[in-house]
Amino acid sequence: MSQLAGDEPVATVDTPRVTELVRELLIALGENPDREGLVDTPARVAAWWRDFLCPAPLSAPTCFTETRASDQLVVVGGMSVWSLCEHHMLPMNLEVHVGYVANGTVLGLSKFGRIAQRYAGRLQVQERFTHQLADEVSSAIASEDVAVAVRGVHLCMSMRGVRMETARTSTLQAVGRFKTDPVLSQQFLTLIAGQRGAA
Ligand SMILES: Nc1nc2c(ncn2[C@@H]2O[C@H](COP(=O)(O)OP(=O)(O)OP(=O)(O)O)[C@@H](O)[C@H]2O)c(=O)[nH]1
Ligand SMILES: [Zn+2]
Repeated sequence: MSQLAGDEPVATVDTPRVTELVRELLIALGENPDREGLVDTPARVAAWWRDFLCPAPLSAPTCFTETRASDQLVVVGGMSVWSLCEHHMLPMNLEVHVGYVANGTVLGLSKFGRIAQRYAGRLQVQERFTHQLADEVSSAIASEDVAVAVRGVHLCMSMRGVRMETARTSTLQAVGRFKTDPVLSQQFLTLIAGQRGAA
């Protein structure tokens, strides 16, 4: 088990057992797991679960001293990660935007994506993902001034159930100055809107 700052451990996967269970699942679904096209399916599915739930460990987030980045709003947006809804075990695609106020220290840009991938690689709900990402970024930059906005497409809501294909769920976790300073909060939302427009 590996451990993230302030978070529960990431699961380990019993791949041989998952392979067996997927084979059982195929039988329960009325399929023949020994037919040509399905012979390797249980092992493939188990390998996918292992890769999805056990992402590479997160190295210490690289920060740089940048004294001229003082009181500067930095927004890394348009990041897309796949997660799995914990109620139906169906995919959700999360478009992620992270903002923070740099004050002499900046975080390596790719690290926002790596942190997002880490928290997406588990059974999730969008609200918890949004909160966890804000917490982790805040701890990486040692500052409370963080905002995370997420727009999710949930297959459990579009391909099944209520079947609303165009529904999108937006969540926003604003902490520190993003919560108390309406100008900063508005700047964040404006920059995000611009990034969405560019995509
Ligand atoms: N708040 C929240 N709800 C989610 C998320 N992902 C899925 N859900 C919801 O989880 C709920 C589960 O509801 P249930 O009534 O137990 O399950 P269900 O009968 O399959 O519900 P329907 O989806 O309405 O068919 C559904 O309303 C889903 O839309 C998420 O990330 N956040
Ligand atoms: Zn769901």
